[in-house]
Amino acid sequence: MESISTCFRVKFGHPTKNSHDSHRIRHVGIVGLGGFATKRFKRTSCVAVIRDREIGLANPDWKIGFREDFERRFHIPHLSDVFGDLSPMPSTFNLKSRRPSHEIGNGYPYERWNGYVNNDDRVLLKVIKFSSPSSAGAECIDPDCTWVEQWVHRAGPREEIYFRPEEVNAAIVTCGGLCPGLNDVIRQIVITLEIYGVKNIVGIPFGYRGFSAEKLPKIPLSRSVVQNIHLDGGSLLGVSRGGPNVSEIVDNMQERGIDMLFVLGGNGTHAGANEIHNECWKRGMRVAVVGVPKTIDNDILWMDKTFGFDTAVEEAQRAINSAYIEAHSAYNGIGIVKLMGRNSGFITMHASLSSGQVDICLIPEVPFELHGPHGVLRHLQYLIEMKGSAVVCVAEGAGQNLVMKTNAKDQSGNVVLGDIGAHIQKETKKYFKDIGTSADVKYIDPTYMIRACRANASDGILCTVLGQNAVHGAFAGYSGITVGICNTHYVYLPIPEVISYPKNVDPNSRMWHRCLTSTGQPDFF
Ligand SMILES: Nc1ncnc2c1ncn2[C@@H]1O[C@H](COP(=O)(O)OP(=O)(O)O)[C@@H](O)[C@H]1O
Ligand SMILES: O=P(O)(O)OC[C@H]1O[C@](O)(COP(=O)(O)O)[C@@H](O)[C@@H]1O
Ligand SMILES: [Mg+2]
Repeated sequence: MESISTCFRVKFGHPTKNSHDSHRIRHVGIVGLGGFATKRFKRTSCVAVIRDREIGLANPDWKIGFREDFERRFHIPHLSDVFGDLSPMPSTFNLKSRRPSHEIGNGYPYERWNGYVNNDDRVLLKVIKFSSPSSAGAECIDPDCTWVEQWVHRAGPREEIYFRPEEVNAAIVTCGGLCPGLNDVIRQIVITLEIYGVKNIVGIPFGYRGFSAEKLPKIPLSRSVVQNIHLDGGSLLGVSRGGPNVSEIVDNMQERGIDMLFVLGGNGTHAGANEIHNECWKRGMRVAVVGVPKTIDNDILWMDKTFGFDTAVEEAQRAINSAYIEAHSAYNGIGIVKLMGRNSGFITMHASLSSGQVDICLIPEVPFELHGPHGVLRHLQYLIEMKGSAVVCVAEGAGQNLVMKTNAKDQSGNVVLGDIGAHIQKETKKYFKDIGTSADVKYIDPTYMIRACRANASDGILCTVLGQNAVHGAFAGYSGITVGICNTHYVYLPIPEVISYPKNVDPNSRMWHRCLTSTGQPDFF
């Protein structure tokens, strides 16, 4: 084991949207650690603090303690943790005897085939060994960047299952905003459930609202109902924000006898799903609650990406290209495109990188000024002078300190943002008027066009695997978990870990650096 030879006092900082100071720290050369995607990573004396977790580095066995803590955190709750009298049965999911489900009946396949995933299989969460905290995007626990393996559970069908398929009442619910691929996931969940032999599958209409006392009619689901739904965007079940509280939801589940619940949604939805899981088990209900992360913003921790994100980036190309054509064809043309991203700039960064037509990319994680010698507007003037046109791509959550706060919240409690795109358009027009240069400024907001569409091929595959794995996880007896792709492998993660904080673009990451290289933009302050 590597020993910690030095215990010095140093503060590691990350640029945050509120902190110009921490940004400056990076620029004067004090290393920033992207430790666990934290916004602020602080190490004082011999204690590393990652978020609210303290690691006593002076203890030579800190690595063992860290691993044990990690294993505890990433343990995935299993029905047998709480219900001691459960006995599993051989899985009805068997690739060698794929007979039509109506033929399976109550007789389980005799043939055991090893197409299953072992409960002890694990996937490495981190795959880079950083040699120094000063490496771009470094995620180190201590100043020596000591290598500590972090394993998470591999997803997939298990040899033993904890539900009798013919007795299962499965439900699917889609919450939050729309996202390309919702129908693909619904479809795969239904198809896979049927392959296990499940007969009773329903869709809950309009997100968690479908569990309210209003009694919106449930939607019966089967292979024939879902066969072609992936050809359309949106959600067959409908979505919503807000809705009943957890206790009402669980009352409703109890009334309907639901014992498998598949919840498709983002951070908020998963917070709800975890509470539902806890409440069900508290009431002694042997229920599996499994999430499938749905966030077009790609802001869920630990995952390579979430479904719908690729499609959104692809759709955004059309808007950026239109902005480019408008700008390029006008005298002193400036095109501004606003893309989704409440708190994270992934769509904007990836869309900018992908298009190669963006001169200025603005995201919530990197503060900027519009005015002043280093502001965005001065750079726009330079671009117009140099090449006669420019394209700005801005995330909706960027520069919120520059716009009027609305103080409004949506029904889920999410802050309603000010329109940074319109603000930049207005300020740009004014700036060029003031300096006596005519500029033709066009603003495009394709927000709902990039999410109200069907999933592209790559998202289609991701949705397929996630949907199938959600069902395998439920049958394996896990609950309070979600499925994800991690370093190209599919995993089960405990919900509290994936929602402990939102994932953001790390301004010290190679991807952001690549974006800056591509746009050629300077720092805007
Ligand atoms: N902290 C929370 N606890 C329980 N339920 C929540 C929480 N936050 C949001 N929800 C519920 O989850 C659903 C979706 O939340 P929302 O924030 O709109 O979308 P997303 O899940 O995509 O983040 C809503 O019905 C909302 O009421
Ligand atoms: O107008 P709506 O339906 O509230 O949706 C807009 C929001 O949806 C988002 O795409 C994220 O929503 P989700 O978390 O539900 O995926 C944000 O980027 C955007 O602010
Ligand atoms: Mg949310």
